[in-house]
Amino acid sequence: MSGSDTSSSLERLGWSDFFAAQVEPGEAHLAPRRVASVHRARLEAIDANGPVGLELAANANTADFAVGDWVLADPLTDMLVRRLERKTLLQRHSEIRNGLQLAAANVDTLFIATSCNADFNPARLERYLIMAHQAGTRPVIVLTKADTAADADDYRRRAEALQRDLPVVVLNARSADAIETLKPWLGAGQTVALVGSSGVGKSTLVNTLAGSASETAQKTGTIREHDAQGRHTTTARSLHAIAGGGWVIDTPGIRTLYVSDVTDGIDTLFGDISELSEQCRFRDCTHVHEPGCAVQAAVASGQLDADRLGRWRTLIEESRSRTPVETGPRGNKVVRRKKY
Ligand SMILES: Nc1nc2c(ncn2[C@@H]2O[C@H](COP(=O)(O)OP(=O)(O)OP(=O)(O)O)[C@@H](O)[C@H]2O)c(=O)[nH]1
Ligand SMILES: [Zn+2]
Repeated sequence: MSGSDTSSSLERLGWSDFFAAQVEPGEAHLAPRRVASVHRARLEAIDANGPVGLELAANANTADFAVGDWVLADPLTDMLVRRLERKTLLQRHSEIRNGLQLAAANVDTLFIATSCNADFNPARLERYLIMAHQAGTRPVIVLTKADTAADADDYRRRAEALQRDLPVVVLNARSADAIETLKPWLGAGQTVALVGSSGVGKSTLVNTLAGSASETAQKTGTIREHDAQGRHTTTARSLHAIAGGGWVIDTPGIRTLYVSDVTDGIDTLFGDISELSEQCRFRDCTHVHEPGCAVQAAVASGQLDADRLGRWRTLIEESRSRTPVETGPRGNKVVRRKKY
């Protein structure tokens, strides 16, 4: 295969100049591969031709890798040489590894799914939006079950009010029309991931996007293996091809994610409040009781929704209190204090 053929097929996998620029001259003989699933003791990968082996060094820890990662491997031995720097990284909280677990890497767009019914919850959507900003991915609100709602446009308006210039789409996850609606984010080489509560239609949407061919692939990708305790565990490949050339990452690990220490994401989401607070008289204004508070003035004039300010405050406080927790010498929790 000629060099240019290789790179164009790699681009269909999400490879870009960002990754190519990281390959050192001495690494030209190595093969870029993308991590398709992460298991306790091994990784699965794909390259332009499909599934491909990936051998790990004895001291490697699979928890250091995320679905979507790009790695360089020796094409003769399949040995993983190194991981390339990530463009974006979604992490989730866990009890182990200092409370953070890698969920998905190099995701361009995060589809935040909720349905046009009682699942719709601005506070929860704000958390997902913060997570997207924090990870460096572009969020899109995907309102499912439009076919069952009396007034789907009302949900659309409420979602659009969450953040300036926020893309919001309304669809029926079971209809092939959803592919057309989501097309702007599903181009060749684009990677999307889905988050949202149980039952909002994430699996349905993945199946619609991936089509029946890949549904079979998902089933056949399911494998049984022994974990460290010798138990059988069932795992599935997590990176699925979408008609049109994009990729969707669907792993249980990223379906629900939590917020902590996410000040930058909060500032992006609540850009209106951040801007207003620059006009407050006091630089450290808490927008509760201070004179000359531009944020309170905006609430009083009806320019800013008081509920929105309340949700902002809850998130700021939660972000502050959930700064990384370390375990002390006797197993007691030690809280590392961080700014904000
Ligand atoms: N009418 C209608 N039904 C939908 C739509 N999206 C999903 N459903 C149905 O809602 C139910 C739940 O959908 P799932 O795709 O399993 O939801 P999920 O988000 O994957 O749920 P978890 O796997 O628990 O996270 C299924 O019966 C779907 O057929 C939609 O847009 N319209
Ligand atoms: Zn203020």
